[in-house]
Amino acid sequence: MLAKLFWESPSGRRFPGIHANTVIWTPYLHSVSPPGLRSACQGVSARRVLDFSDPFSTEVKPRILLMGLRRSGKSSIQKVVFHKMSPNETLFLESTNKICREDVSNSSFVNFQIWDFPGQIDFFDPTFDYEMIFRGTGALIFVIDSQDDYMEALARLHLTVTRAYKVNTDINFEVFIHKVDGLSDDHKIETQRDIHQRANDDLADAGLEKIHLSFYLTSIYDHSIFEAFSKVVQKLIPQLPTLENLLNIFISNSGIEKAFLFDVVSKIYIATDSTPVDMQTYELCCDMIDVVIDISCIYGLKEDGAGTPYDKESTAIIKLNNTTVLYLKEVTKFLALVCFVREESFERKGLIDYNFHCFRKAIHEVFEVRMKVVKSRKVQNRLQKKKGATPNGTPRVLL
Ligand SMILES: Nc1nc2c(ncn2[C@@H]2O[C@H](COP(=O)(O)OP(=O)(O)OP(=O)(O)O)[C@@H](O)[C@H]2O)c(=O)[nH]1
Repeated sequence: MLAKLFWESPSGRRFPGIHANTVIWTPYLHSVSPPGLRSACQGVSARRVLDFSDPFSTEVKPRILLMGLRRSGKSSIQKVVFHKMSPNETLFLESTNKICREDVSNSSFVNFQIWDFPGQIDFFDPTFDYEMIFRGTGALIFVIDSQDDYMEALARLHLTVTRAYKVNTDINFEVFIHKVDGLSDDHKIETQRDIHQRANDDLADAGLEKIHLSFYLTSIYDHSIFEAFSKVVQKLIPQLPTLENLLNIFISNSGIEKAFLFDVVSKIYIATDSTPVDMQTYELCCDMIDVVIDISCIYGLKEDGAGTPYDKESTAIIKLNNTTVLYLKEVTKFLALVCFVREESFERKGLIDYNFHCFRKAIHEVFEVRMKVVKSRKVQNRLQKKKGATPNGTPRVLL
């Protein structure tokens, strides 16, 4: 069926050239039912209705650590990105007093563990086995509150990074200069420059210039936190070059301007083509996913609430008034492709759909390779366990 709707950005933001009355066509919505609408609206966030099970949940998951001083915003980041908590609700979060471990796999394609550390953690406490923690870590995110005096945070960053590096040289060190919503544009740049300079000077003084720190300006009040998390996760995906290559081939043969491969639940993009990413484009894609899932939850589920809001037939076309078309299509049960196409190129939709079909097939082949790797790794681990050895090495996110 063809549902015609007036669109308003869920985040309430306005984009140049795009108005709130943009028309969306979502041709493959399932049955429209008022009872479905009622059940989806009864206090349950539509997105939480999503239920994806992960066939690979038993495999070793790479660890992403969230560290930083108290009240820097660690738990808020985790709640906003992975639990769809609204940023304002984070005001009521209580301070974390023990390490909180969470598997991000049963509700999302992106498959890893997040460890949220209490701000007051003491590396010198003998009961804190930091070697065990850092050994299996893929990425360490250090959160710095940019609205506060960050000298103490920088000292803690230095201590954390040097300790972690001694144990595991493969860790990716990611610094989130957080809460930048409270800073002016000039102040943001100046703060980033200052933190970058001081953190690297401290490492150089300790003779550790080889440690690479990546810096991101983040806030839970806009999409910057999702974008930063996307980049952190992408570094842990070994198949990233293959995915980028496939996206490049797909867009260049289909007249598409830009394409993202999104994890639908977390709205982390796991790959994009090699053209530069512009924040507004990314925000529009996130909003499109929200719109599609929300509408599908309200109108797409059966009367008894059965069914899933995102499946093989999920697809949406949003025509903007700046001659651009947003096109979303299901790739796997966790992933969606979101493309930006010029209106004149979209006239050749048949060609785009055919190329998409080939692209989707290639992505599924990448998954098959993954499944084989997971299976052989399981056999290897079982053999190693029988011999009494433990598997080692830094695990990576597997596709
Ligand atoms: N302005 C602004 N406030 C934020 C942001 N992120 C988090 N906060 C606020 O910062 C405060 C502390 O956030 P938490 O997530 O509890 O901080 P934490 O680092 O987990 O704190 P501990 O558990 O004590 O280590 C809360 O009031 C949040 O609402 C942000 O991006 N911008």
